[in-house]
Amino acid sequence: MSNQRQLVLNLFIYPGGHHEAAWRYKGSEPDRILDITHYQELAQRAEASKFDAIFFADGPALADNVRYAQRFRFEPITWLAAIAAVTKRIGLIATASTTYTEPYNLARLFASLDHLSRGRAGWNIVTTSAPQAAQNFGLPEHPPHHERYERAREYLDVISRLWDSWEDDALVNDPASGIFADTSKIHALDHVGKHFRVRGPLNISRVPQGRPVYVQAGASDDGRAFAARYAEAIFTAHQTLDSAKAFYADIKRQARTFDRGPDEIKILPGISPFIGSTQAEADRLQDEFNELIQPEYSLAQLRQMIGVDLTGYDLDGPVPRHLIDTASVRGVASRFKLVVDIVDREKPTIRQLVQRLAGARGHWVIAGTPEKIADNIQTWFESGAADGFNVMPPWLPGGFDVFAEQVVPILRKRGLFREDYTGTTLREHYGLARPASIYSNAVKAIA
Ligand SMILES: Cc1cc2nc3c(=O)[nH]c(=O)nc-3n(C[C@H](O)[C@H](O)[C@H](O)COP(=O)(O)O)c2cc1C
Repeated sequence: MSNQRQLVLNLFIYPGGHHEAAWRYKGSEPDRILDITHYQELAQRAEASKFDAIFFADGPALADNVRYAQRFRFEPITWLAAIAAVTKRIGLIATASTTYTEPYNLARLFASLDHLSRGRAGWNIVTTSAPQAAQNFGLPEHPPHHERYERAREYLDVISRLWDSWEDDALVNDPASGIFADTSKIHALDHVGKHFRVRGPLNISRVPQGRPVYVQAGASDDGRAFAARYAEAIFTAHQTLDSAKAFYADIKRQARTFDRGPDEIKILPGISPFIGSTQAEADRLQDEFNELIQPEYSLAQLRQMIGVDLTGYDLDGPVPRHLIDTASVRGVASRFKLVVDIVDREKPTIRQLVQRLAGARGHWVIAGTPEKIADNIQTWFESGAADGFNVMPPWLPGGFDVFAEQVVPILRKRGLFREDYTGTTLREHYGLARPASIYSNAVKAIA
C-alpha cells in the first residue's frame, strides 16, 4: 500500500440522485427508488471501487416539496442492514437526530448495525435543521439552535458511555464454565442530566469498532465546536477552495484545543461532478439536467435557504438582493451565507442561481473531463482544504459509474487513492484508532 497520504472517498446516495431533476433524466431509474437491490448494487459498485463508505442523509419529517422531486426518505439504518448483507468492506454511514431520538434506542440500533456488519457502522450526528419535524413529536416548536446543541452534547456523552458499558472482555460465552458474561465488566451509567436520565448498561456486548465512527456536518460556531470535540469525520459544503481551506484550518485548530491530532478528524466536502470526454460535453450534460428543473420546486428550495419567495419574479432578471435580509438569517445559517455569497460574488439571474443550487443544494458542482475533476480533487486535497470527498453523483447509477470508471483510476495512478482495502472496518479504512471503553484504560490503536 502506498505510504503517500490517501484520499477518503464516500458515496453520498440521495434517492433519485443529487440533482433535483435527476429523476426526470433519461439515464435515471426512477421506478427503482424503493427497490433495495438498486442500493445494494450501488454499494457493491462502490465497494468494487474500494470506496471508504456509502452514506444516507435523513430527517424525521417530509422536508421537501415532493410534488416535483423524489425527495422522500426511507429510514437509513434499516436500509443499511440490508446492504450489509450483500457487502463485506464498504462502510455504512446513517444519519440520525439527537433532537428527535433517545440515546438508549439509538445506541441499540447502531450497535446492531456494527455487529451485523462486522464493524462498518458510522453515525452522521445531526440536530435536525428542518423545523417541521417538531410537529411529528408533539413539540410546540422546533427547539432553538443552541438548545439543540446543548442536548446533542449531553446525548453524545450518554450514548458513548452506553457503547462503552460492556468492556471488551465482558463477553465470556463459555458453555464449559457456564459463564456467558463477566458482570464485573458491565457498567451502569446512572446518568441524570438536564435532557436525559439513563441508567444503563446497554443490553448487548461492545461493538467491533468500540463505537460507530462519529460523523458530523456542523457549520455554525456551535456546530464546529461540537465537531471539533466529537466528530471523527466532518461533512461540509463549500463552493470555493478558499472557503474550504478556511473551514479545514478552523476545525483542525479547534480540535487541538480538545487535544485531538489532525489525523483524528477527516474533513470531507461534497463534490457533485458532471463528467464528459470534453468540457463542452460535460457542460451540455449539466445543461440537460438544468433544462429539466421545475421552478416551483427550485423557488421553494431557495425560499427555505434565504427566506425570500421569488415566485412571480422574472427568472431571467437579477436576484433582488435588497430583499435578502442578512441581519435575520433564515434556515440553516451556513447554507444561507453560502447562497448570499454566490449572489454577491456572481450577480446571477434568478434562473442561474436556482440552476446553480439544483445540482447539490449548495455543494460544489463541477463540470469537466475526468482529468479536470481529478486535478481539482488533488488540488483541494493537497492544499489543506480536504482529507477526501463525499461524492454526490447528479444521477444514479450512471453518475456514479462514470466517476468510478473514469476519475478513480486517475486518482489511483497518481497514488492518491487505495488500490485495495487493507482493513475490514470503517475505522480501519479511515485510519482511526479503535477507542477503548472508558471503563478500561489504554486506547487500543488499530493494528
Ligand atoms: C453533507 C451534509 C449532509 C447533511 N445531512 C443532513 C441530514 O441528513 N439531516 C439533517 O438534518 N441535516 C443534515 N445536514 C445539515 C447539518 O447537520 C447541519 O445542520 C448544517 O450543516 C448546519 O450546521 P449547524 O448545525 O452547525 O447549523 C447535512 C449537512 C451536510 C454538509
